[in-house]
Amino acid sequence: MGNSVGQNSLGIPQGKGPHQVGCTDLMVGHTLQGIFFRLYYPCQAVEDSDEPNWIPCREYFNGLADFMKMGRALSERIFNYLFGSFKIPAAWNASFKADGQYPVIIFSHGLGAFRTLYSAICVELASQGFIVAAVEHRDESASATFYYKERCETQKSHCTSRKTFQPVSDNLVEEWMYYRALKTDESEFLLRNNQVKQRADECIQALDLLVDINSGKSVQNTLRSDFDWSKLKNCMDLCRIAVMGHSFGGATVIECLCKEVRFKCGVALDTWMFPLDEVIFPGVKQPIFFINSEKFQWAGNIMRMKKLDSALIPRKMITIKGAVHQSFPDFTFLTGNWIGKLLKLKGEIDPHVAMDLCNRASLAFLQRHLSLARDFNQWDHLIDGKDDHLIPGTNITLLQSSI
Ligand SMILES: CCN(CC)CCN(C[C@]12C[C@](c3ccc(C(F)(F)F)cc3)(C1)C2)C(=O)Cn1c(SCc2ccc(F)cc2)nc(=O)c2c1C=CC2
Repeated sequence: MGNSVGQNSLGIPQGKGPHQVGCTDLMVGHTLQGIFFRLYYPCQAVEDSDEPNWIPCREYFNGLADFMKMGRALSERIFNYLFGSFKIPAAWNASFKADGQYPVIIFSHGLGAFRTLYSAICVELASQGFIVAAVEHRDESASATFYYKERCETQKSHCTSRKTFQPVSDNLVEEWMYYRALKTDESEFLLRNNQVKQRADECIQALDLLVDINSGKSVQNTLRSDFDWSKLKNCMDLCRIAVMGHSFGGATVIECLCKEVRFKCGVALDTWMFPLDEVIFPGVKQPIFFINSEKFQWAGNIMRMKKLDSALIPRKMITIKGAVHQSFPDFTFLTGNWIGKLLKLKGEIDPHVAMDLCNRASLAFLQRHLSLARDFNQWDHLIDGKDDHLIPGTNITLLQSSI
């Protein structure tokens, strides 16, 4: 389960909770209208577990290159060299540990990201006894995502292209959707607002699918896998469901809370508020926890978060000192300090310290608003920003800008 040669070994940190973590992929509906997520869950103890690659296949590197406006050929080699061998510290397709009912979290990735890039957060939550579904959005905001088309009769039956995952049936052909940049004459708000609405719908679809699985419905996984989904029957606590996300995924949290009352609370990491239409804010009735980095925020963004402040509904905000926008995705653990700081993948704060604060504060907030019977309340002080590395609320002074 991963090798830590010393403090400074690179790699995504293991979960710190009592449960061993498994992960598996589920795609139901093979088209773009289907749902696709990576599930992180408490699994039965396994010996030498097979850990999945952090980047599932090279098309994701191509998508990252597009997103970063770099050429594909060179950057695929650079990304592969830098990140190609990292694993997710979880047991691939390990048997689910049916041991009571677990609370559920739906996780939404940021612009240009995809379902595996927040594994440090998802693995930690699963190790602490959550079932976490990290959706892969098909709104063209992901660096890359794949789906399938039915092979029409005329197409050759032999398939030459390498396949990422074996589809469940041979008449399905793998297709890729890559990140779509804003067009010059296009309204960014219209694009991002339409995307955040689709993203919320996809999170709700994922929740509906988990509800079906919990009721024992059989699962038609488009991806060939021997994972036994029937073990999850009656193992999800459907009164304890939260939604979580980073940046664009943080905006997706707000949109989800407004649309779906089954989400009892939201944890929004370094939220990008721009895609949201403020008209929905009064419709959001659930508790929200804004966990921000010191470097990503600006007055206009914070002011929009403040519009969600409420005397009646718990709305909390903390800022992690020395953290940057990339302190939340996994990249922050995967390069040395020098490159990390150069590429703004690391801030001044140690990435492990920042991630521990974010995860512990989130767990305390989730315990409080999902009424969990765990010991996460030991970190309640973090919700109020009581730590040397935290600021209660924000470091942005809002008086500067009257606009
Ligand atoms: C010039 C490109 N321009 C695109 C609009 C801005 C690109 N950008 C800053 C980046 C992502 C960065 C990054 C990644 C990965 C390496 C690598 F080298 F490690 F691979 C390096 C450098 C480049 C830091 C962001 O978009 C920031 N951001 C993000 S970053 C989410 C993400 C994406 C890809 C990842 F691999 C990991 C995390 N999610 C959001 O929801 C929002 C924003 C901004 C507003 C809303």
